[in-house]
Amino acid sequence: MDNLWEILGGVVVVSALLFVRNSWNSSNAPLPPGPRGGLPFIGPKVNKEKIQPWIAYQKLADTYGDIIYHENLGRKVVVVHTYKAAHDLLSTRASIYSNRPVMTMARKLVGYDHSISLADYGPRVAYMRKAVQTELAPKNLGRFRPLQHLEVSLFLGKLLEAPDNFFDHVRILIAYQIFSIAYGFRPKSDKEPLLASIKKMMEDFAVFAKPGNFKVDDFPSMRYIPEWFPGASFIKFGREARGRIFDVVLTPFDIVKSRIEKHDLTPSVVATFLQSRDTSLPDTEDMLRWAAEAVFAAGSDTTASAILVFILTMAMNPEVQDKAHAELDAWIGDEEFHLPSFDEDRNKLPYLDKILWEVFRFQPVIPLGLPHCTTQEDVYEGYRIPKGATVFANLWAILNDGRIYPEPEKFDPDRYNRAVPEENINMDPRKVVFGFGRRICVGQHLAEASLWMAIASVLMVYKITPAKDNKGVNIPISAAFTPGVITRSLPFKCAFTPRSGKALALVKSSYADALAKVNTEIQ
Ligand code: HEM
Repeated sequence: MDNLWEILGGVVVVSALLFVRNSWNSSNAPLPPGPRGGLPFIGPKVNKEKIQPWIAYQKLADTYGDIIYHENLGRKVVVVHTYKAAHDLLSTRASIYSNRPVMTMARKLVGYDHSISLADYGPRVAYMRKAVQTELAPKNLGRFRPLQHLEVSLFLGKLLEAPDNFFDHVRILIAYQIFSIAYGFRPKSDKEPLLASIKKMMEDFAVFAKPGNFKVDDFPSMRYIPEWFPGASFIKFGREARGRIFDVVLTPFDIVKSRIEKHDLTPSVVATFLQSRDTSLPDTEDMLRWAAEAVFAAGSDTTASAILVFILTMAMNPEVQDKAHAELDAWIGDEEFHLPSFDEDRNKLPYLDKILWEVFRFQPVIPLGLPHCTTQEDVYEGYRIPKGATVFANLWAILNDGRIYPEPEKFDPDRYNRAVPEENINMDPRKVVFGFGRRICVGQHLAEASLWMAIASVLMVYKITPAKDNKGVNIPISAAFTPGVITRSLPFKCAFTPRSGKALALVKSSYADALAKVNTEIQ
């Protein structure tokens, strides 16, 4: 009996010590340094100069250090600027750092609480993520190669027909590719109402996801205000946007369902979802509808934006293009002149891979990543990270950190040449550009495949140069980007010139074949 009391006494003392240690840690550790008060680049009304938040945060990090803290209308925000901190917090301590911040407008009013990207981490998100990751694992992507080649052939043809509209061609290339991968059928034309709903949904998303756009994000109980109440137009806006997003989630999914009932077995992410779903679980159909929506919603603007970074950097770096052309000519040569194939040619074209990595690094398309949110208080490197804090990893800052990537402003695929890379020097940017931990991008292999196919095919047949003015002088191009959550190159002009007679013939013949195929399928 005495022993029992001794043991219990010991447990109490140890628990008390642990409690004291933890509470000392939590209440006494200082917050990370940072500006106190509002920031001029947060919120649409104050960000008039369209400052890019990732660059503004980097400037603050130059003053305060790599981990900074600030508050914005009561929201606690932590931004980390090193690979180590991003990895330690978001990956190693993923059990604490994997929720998304409260975003009442987007999540509650519009309905993104059902989606993968903005919902808190839990069994529902884990299920949807696994469904998409399995479908888009490298070994399952081969079945989509023919449709990716089809869209790329159409894209090359349109670049020949109307080169000035290349921004649009890029958008359509990826929208059609990803839509067909998700649902197994191709939209009939750009005018299809479903495509218009999707486009509007993406535009809405950019508005909802931007911090500071809606008061209801700072005062969540405002969501209960009736729609007729003066100043409550945001409720109507939310309701209409909700209608659009539910339309996108329901309509194409139902089309695939009815096709499968008619034994149409065209491969698609949704078709496999439906054929292999675990019917013993409740709500699987709803989860799979939203998982399919995530493929389209998270995959199209991001990949399209990365292709524009590729075009921009090629127009600015002719010597990089020369090397890529030499590699393609040496491997594919004149006799077997063809558009490079992902499966047959990719591993023979290492310089193209380095261009792809450098595109990811030079301008990451989600420069601040998506925000994570803590579920409990934490202490890191002596700093207190509060419960409920919004945590950003500044991906742009990591990928443009001169300590990791010497001369980061230079677009230099040769930086990855070292056979055995020194630890973390010029490390593979794919370790950063897709985010971290339990919320890491679920579409990274698809993104990489789509981007590689665009890069390889365009370089095979075209030389990209700055456009010329009417006096024949190059119109200057600079790398300038929009400040949104998903950034995009500002408009620039360039020319796409077929590299040879053979290249021109290849563009024309593959375009004609692709058009014939598309027209037959539509009839
Ligand atoms: C260049 C192309 C792409 C880039 C650079 C990119 C990057 C990212 C990043 C940085 C995140 C946030 C990760 C985090 O929270 O730590 C993310 C999330 C996500 N990405 Fe991608 N992405 C790309 C393409 C795609 C594609 C093609 C898909 C199609 C399936 C996709 C689906 C998603 C989804 C569903 C999420 C949310 C994951 C979650 O919240 O759990 N992405 N992506």
